[in-house]
Amino acid sequence: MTKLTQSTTWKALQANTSQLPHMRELFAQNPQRFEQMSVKACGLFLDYSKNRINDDTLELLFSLANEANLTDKIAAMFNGDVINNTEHRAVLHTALRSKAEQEIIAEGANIVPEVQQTLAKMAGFVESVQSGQWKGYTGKTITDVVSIGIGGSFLGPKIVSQALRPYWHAGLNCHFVANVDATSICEKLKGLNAETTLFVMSSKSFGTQETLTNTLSAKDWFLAQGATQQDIAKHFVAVTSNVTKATEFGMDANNIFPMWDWVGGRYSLWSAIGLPIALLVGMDNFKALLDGAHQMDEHFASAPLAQNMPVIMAMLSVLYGNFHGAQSHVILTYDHYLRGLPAYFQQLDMESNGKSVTLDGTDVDYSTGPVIWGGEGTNGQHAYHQLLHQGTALIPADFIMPLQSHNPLGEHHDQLASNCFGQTQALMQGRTFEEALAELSNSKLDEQAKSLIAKHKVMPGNKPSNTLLMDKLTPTTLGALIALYEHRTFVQGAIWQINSFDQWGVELGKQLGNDVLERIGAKHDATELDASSNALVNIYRQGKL
Ligand SMILES: O=P(O)(O)OC[C@H]1O[C@H](O)[C@H](O)[C@@H](O)[C@@H]1O
Repeated sequence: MTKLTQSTTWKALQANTSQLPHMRELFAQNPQRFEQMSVKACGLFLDYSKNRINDDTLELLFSLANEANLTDKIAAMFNGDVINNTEHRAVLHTALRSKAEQEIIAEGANIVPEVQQTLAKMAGFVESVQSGQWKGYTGKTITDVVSIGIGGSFLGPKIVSQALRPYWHAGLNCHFVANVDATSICEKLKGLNAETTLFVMSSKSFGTQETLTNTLSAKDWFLAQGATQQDIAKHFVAVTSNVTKATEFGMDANNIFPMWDWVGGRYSLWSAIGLPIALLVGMDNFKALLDGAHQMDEHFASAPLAQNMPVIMAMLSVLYGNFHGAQSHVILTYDHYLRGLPAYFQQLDMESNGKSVTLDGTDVDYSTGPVIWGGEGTNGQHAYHQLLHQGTALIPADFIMPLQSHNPLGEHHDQLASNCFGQTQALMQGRTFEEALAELSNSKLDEQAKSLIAKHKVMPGNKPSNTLLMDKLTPTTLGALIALYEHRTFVQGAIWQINSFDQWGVELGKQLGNDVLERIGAKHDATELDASSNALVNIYRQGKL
């Protein structure tokens, strides 16, 4: 048993959660529930009143946070302490959105000047590409950017670019290549003109197989279109913390944008890894994104726990995972521009908190990170929401919606909003057997049939949800929103005492993949692996079944 599950607070939470009445009842008991259980910060508004909580639950959750020394842990992260204890690294993505006058020390030096220099280098580059000053090898301006990277060096830039579509610079398009499946790069290159295409290769380590392979294929394609080796500098730039490897690979030293070991891949969109975003939306908008995140950092570092948005959201997730047996959490974005956000939060949270031992190596005896999934509303309402309403699993939901649309058109947005709010209401209230029966009062069915149908129409309700609103989806509100989820992930990791910043499981996949690749390329059939893997490799080597 760990100390956490043995603690008085843990046991008190178990008792509290087993005694709470249905949320309908909680709302009826307290007319102030919405006012008391909502919070505003950094342009975001969170209504968390539709959760299985009362004042005691909240108090106990914040006690749990205090007992985990959360405030100290937050300070340690912002301070640059080496909190990633298995890779011996500080965790300072917050420094990427700090103010120029701040001083943040990592490995004995103030890192803010380097961050500012990189932003200035990005600004110069973005300006020159957007203005058309940067010319391709035949003197034409750049029209297409192909961003090559994977994991953290892909999803952040892609999802943020997609979310900020209304802010794109006219005349520039961006295509993202991640998968090593040749179809990905081949399909993207179809229709592109080498003379007007710029490749941004993003790899923190400069050692990721997919990214190196895709970049080499991009270079081959570029040269096959009639360009020469000398032309590469005008069409290939790299973002990496391994400048030496990038130069050895043939990248022009002037075209390398640095990043650092103290930025984790899945937290890196704020660094030069965000270059594709900046190219599309311009540097002012990129800085507004950083500013939104910075505002959330300040809120997270200074607001009392009970008014601290990331802390509240994290503790609610701890509540469902550890006290209600929830194994997944769904993110529902009621905004087409935010359709990719669930996948981004999935990477952020599952790569961070998919862990089973505490920082000191003890096996946990409680659930850690849940499965994060989701999609775009209202589409999901016609599919998986059925399971949210009437399935056997408890799946807490986050509904995210801007109040104003970038595309105001007729009644569309009113309908979108009414669906969003209507879903949270239905999840919370449910429908009793009596209500279902009453709805059938005018039906011609006999009593027995009515009763059967009513039974199928019962929805238990009491299903938790958060509603997150913002005035409009802007670079600033988006920055705050993403930072909110980053910190939510951090807080959960702090409660569970796990390292949210390493990813050894993913590393193993890379290593085994390389071993198998050697067997595939060997002169003889594979015999060294397990029976299944040997057989699969050998079938593959034959190229047919
Ligand atoms: O940026 P790179 O070094 O190419 O790494 C790309 C990705 O590789 C792995 O999958 C890591 O687990 C990710 O966190 C990282 O973002």
